[in-house]
Amino acid sequence: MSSPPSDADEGVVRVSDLRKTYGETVAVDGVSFDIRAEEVFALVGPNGAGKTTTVEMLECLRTPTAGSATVLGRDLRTDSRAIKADIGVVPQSFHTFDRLTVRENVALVRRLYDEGHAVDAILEELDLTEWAGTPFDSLSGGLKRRTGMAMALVSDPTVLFLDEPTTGLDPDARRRTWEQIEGLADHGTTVVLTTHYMEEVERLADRAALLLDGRIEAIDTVPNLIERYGGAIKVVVRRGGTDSEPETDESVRPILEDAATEVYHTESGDLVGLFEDRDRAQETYSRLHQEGNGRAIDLISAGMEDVFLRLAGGTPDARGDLQ
Ligand SMILES: Nc1ncnc2c1ncn2[C@@H]1O[C@H](COP(=O)(O)OP(=O)(O)OP(=O)(O)O)[C@@H](O)[C@H]1O
Repeated sequence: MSSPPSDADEGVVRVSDLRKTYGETVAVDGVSFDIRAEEVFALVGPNGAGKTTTVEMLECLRTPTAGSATVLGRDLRTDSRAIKADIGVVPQSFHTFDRLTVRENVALVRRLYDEGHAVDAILEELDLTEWAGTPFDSLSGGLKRRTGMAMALVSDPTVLFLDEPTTGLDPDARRRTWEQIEGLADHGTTVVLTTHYMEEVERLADRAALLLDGRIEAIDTVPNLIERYGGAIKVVVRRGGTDSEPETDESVRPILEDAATEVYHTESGDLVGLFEDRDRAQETYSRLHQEGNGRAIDLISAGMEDVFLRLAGGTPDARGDLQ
């Protein structure tokens, strides 16, 4: 691997007014952003927003219609060979030899590179050692995805692109994938992630960009996005009693009314206080716990789902369709 030009430190990926059209369709409509060294950067947006087209241009798989970008200081248009040598890519569906084993598939990729990890070391790092001799086509979905990750990581890439890494995985496999991505980030790999799971963004991403109709609607650190667009924090006093005999305990209402910016009852009888200020919400929550007669009380923070809802007008389901 040759050394990248020195300005790479300023932005591992630098994108300036990038556009891609397919005939009449404008898939990416002039996006500009930087991805910093060693961060986990998430690209989110509903189906058709232009995420895949954007990352595929950065992976040198599609040619931009206009604009420019560098990856590790190298120009996308003129230096795609060098870029490809320095990045790892795990697309949603990737090419493997199905009858070859996990180790054989990873070894095949390893041979394409002058430098990289030992095959067995990367299998161990990804907890694949016990599956090393298993043919790829008899693996579970989660193990197939993990093999894809091993194939992308065996060349020791500086930047790793992951396209919806946990779509279709069961909760256990998803959690494991998250731990592996966290491990990569801890070891200095820059990770570029596209995902429909806002929980994944909150857990993994340092910064996120929300793409809508081929344009960046918002880009910032995850806490900043939540603070700016997530809306109010809720303190919810759950309704007591039974369905037939609901109990409305109004004794706690003055406490909420004193502190919250707005108080209302939900249709199911819960009492909700809205807060802009986190400390104030926390104090009120603690006080209600002391004086709430054992009533169940929840503190519900705004999250990336709220950001998505606010900016995109819906929340994405597992396939990215807005609900
Ligand atoms: N090869 C292509 N030819 C024509 N139109 C395309 C092509 N690829 C993508 N598009 C269109 O470009 C737009 C952006 O698609 P893209 O796949 O980049 O979105 P996305 O945000 O990745 O969506 P998803 O979450 O479904 O993957 C869509 O309108 C899509 O139909």
